[in-house]
Amino acid sequence: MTLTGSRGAESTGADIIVVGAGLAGLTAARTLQRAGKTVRVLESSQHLGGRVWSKQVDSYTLDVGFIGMFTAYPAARRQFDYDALDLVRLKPSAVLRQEGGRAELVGDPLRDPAALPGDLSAAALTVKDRVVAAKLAAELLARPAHELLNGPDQTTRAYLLEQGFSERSLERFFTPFFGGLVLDRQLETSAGLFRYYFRMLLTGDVSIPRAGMSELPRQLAQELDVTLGVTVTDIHSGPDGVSVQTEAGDTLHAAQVIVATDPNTAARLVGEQPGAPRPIARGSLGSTYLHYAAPEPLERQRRLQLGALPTGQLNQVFWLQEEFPNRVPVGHGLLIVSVWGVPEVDDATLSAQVLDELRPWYGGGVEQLRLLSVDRIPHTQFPQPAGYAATLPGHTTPLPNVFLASEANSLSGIQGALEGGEKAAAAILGDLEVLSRPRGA
Ligand SMILES: Cc1cc2nc3c(=O)[nH]c(=O)nc-3n(C[C@H](O)[C@H](O)[C@H](O)COP(=O)(O)OP(=O)(O)OC[C@H]3O[C@@H](n4cnc5c(N)ncnc54)[C@H](O)[C@@H]3O)c2cc1C
Repeated sequence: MTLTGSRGAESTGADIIVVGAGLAGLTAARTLQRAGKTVRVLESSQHLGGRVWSKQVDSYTLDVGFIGMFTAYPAARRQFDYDALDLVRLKPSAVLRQEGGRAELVGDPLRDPAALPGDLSAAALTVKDRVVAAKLAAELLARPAHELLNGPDQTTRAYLLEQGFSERSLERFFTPFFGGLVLDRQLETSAGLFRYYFRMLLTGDVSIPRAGMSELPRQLAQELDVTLGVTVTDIHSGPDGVSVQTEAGDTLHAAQVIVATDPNTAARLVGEQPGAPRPIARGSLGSTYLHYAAPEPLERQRRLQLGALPTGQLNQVFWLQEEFPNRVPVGHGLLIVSVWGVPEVDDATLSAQVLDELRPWYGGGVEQLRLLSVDRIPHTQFPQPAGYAATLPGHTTPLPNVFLASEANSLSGIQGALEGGEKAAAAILGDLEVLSRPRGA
């Protein structure tokens, strides 16, 4: 990989310029380069990976926000060498934190038998809920994942009630479990997406590369020409190709350009007009992540913990410890806490609120937690309400020879970004087989 951080020249010598070095842009660039094209990637920030990156604070490596990646994502299986990523797999179960910090273990009893006794006593699910869940799991496993994602849609809330789940399970289990994933506490998100993610969890694991999430973009970017610190401000398309203007005042030319920024920036760069029937602009759902160092972990389980209180601020909580020796000093613990939304309070106030919520979980142990970082991420994902899929844009844009590689082409997440990159490259290469692959496959 060539990584440069300087001003670009007048002409790039590249066939294709890719704007944005997130997972979508890197996937598109690698696919095209492997097909023999000369590709140059321009990235505004000083790091690879866009929303998937890790930073160093003291002797800790923090994933800026991330908890993990689903190993069952079909596009991740195609794009990543899992062995080289050295994935640490989380247990296929989770701890729901109810009133007073009470922990209820729920999970897949076949794949995490240790969770079974806890699971059977978890009050978030009634006996009927468990029967309905087992039946639903069997049904979802019988069909290919992408079929579950596509087709007629309704809200997840309506779908779950229709299946026969109790209101209590919606509030105390499905909201923290699925709502937490898609940043939607009302469960208004597409039921297709719920079915898809549920199946991902039934057939794979949530995993984290041992060295941190930035291993994902690093693997994609090997051998690519990526220039960091270049912000593209304008794109013009004409009979001689496409020109790209940068904030530093350079103009770069290429035959084709792929825009692989977040959807809202992409819409602006390609000059999308308000009211477009299949808009690239998708809006934003934000989240906030706090990292704490601890002299020793206050919890020793490789399970995700979910804040189940409807009025609580905590979404997902996870401890990183000895499985991540390069990220956490020996014997110490690194606590990742995600908070719903982007609260408008200063860091100290937010951290005090988080510690107050953690106190019933860990008692006086919270006094040992030292705040390392607060990251507010206004665009974590875009909203995906029932029926959203019918409005998704394709890979062409209002500008000739300018293509879109984005999660906005499919679904908001790693699968969507990788798929967006694969198909934008396929659109340029005329690869009809990849282009006709169903969304989510
Ligand atoms: C905190 C957090 C948690 C998440 N959790 C999960 C999860 O558990 N599972 C999951 O599947 N997904 C998750 N996601 C979503 C997932 O990270 C994204 O869907 C995916 O990474 C999007 O990749 P992308 O390449 O499409 O966009 P981005 O990652 O946004 O990349 C776009 C790139 O374009 C660059 N750029 C923007 N404007 C310009 C410009 N004008 N000029 C040049 N470069 C520009 C940006 O700097 C960025 O590097 C999470 C996201 C966040 C933030």
